[in-house]
Amino acid sequence: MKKFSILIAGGGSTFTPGIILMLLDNLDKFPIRQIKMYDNDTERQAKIGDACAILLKERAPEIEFSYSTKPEEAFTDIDFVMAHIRVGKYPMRELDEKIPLKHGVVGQETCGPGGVAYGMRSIGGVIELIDYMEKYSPNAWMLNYSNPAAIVAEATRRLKPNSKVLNICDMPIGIEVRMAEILGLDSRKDMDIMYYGLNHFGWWKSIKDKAGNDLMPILKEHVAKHGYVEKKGDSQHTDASWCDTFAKAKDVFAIDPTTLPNTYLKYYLFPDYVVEHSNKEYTRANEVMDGREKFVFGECDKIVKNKTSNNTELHIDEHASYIVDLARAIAFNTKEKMLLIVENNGAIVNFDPTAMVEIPCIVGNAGPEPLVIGAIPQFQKGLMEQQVSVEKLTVEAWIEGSYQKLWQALTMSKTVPSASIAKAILDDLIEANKGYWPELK
Ligand SMILES: NC(=O)c1ccc[n+]([C@@H]2O[C@H](COP(=O)([O-])OP(=O)(O)OC[C@H]3O[C@@H](n4cnc5c(N)ncnc54)[C@H](O)[C@@H]3O)[C@@H](O)[C@H]2O)c1
Ligand SMILES: O=P(O)(O)OC[C@H]1O[C@H](O[C@H]2[C@H](O)[C@@H](O)[C@@H](O)O[C@@H]2CO)[C@H](O)[C@@H](O)[C@@H]1O
Ligand SMILES: [Mn+2]
Repeated sequence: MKKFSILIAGGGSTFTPGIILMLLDNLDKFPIRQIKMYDNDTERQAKIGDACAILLKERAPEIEFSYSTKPEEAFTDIDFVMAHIRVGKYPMRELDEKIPLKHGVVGQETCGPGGVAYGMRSIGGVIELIDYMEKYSPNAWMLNYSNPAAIVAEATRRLKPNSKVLNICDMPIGIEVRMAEILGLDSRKDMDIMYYGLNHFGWWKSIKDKAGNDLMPILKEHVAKHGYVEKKGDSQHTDASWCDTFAKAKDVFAIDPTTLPNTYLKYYLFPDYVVEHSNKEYTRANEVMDGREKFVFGECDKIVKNKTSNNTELHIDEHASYIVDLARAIAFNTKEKMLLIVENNGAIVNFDPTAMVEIPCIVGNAGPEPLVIGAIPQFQKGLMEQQVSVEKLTVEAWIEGSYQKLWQALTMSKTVPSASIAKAILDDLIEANKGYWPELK
């Protein structure tokens, strides 16, 4: 079996050790000869890289390992780039969340004004990674997790239409794991699903077991009472904000009981509730900096200090399993059905063919083949038309350097109550993002 060479771009990410552990756990299904890491923050990269070097030497010494901040060194001789960069890192996420909240508007990493601000920073960073990949390893594929995935995907559609880039999100997977637990199934893969929407903005329209039996009624009964809260919790999602998000799905479901919702819809359908329940001084970015970031970097420091990864508490990330499945689908033409963010192109028949939608695709070595969804109901269509316009206007604003279009994007967001509030938020975001955004005229 061929052995692959992987580059993790955004190697200093808190998710990198979890991805490495997942890759090691799957070597029988996805053999690897080389792992490299790339980041533009030398110190952050070295902390994660030095720990992963020890871990790999102990657990898979046959795999060549290196990390670098030099694009040519990092991107040469690569089959798959697994990308998860955060341009501006957590301090900028904190501002994305706190600036809108100051104006009484939802402050969230990927939704509303925070998502638009993050998108304006991410586009350039992700396009730069694609350029490096195409220059130094022109046959490679990029599996891109970098957020906000909806805006990044639209930017890749506009600016890199022929590139081998697949934009992905693991929120539906995380929810499907919960659904499987609610149903008492061993694995989410025991379910056959149909899902449609935009990234962080979608609905399950059908969930069956492998024999074709409808599982929606049992799930709906549970979600109507408890949202996506199930008995068994996981460590990341015991944080207060995540618990609230999974519980709030109950109210989101009530609006359209014919489908099951993505948790992120709470930010668009209950923005007043979200603002009321937000702490303007301590947002999710603070929770992550005090929690996951301290934990991951603390564990990496311990590995380096002890010169061994024995007894480390670093663990496999659930979200990493999806990226391995996707790489396998391309490498071995597995034709697995996977949710990807792809150009609509008629899959949702009554929706903009140029929209980047999140829908099931059959993935093989030629890339994704989107499945036909058919027509979607008026409620979803209306919401999606408004939200996709926010995403498209943001990308146009980035390409054209247009203040006007970014103001329109923020005004269009369902989370923002008026054009004047949109303008006030925009002016604060411009100030905070100097050096990250293109200059707007
Ligand atoms: N799509 C999904 O469902 C999903 C799931 C989880 C995380 N994510 C995304 O993964 C990313 C990483 O998340 P995290 O919380 O671990 O963030 P993090 O801040 O811990 O890591 C991001 C890393 O990217 C690096 N970086 C920033 N700009 C860069 C550039 N231009 N070139 C190279 N490296 C750069 C930073 O130095 C940092 O080390 C974020 O974009 C996050 O939103 C997406
Ligand atoms: O607030 P954070 O940084 O903890 O998480 C934000 C991300 O949340 C989603 O990803 C989850 C995923 O749903 C879950 O299953 C698990 O693997 O953790 C992921 C990271 O928290 C979302 O899909 C991402 O886009 C967000 O960045
Ligand atoms: Mn996501």
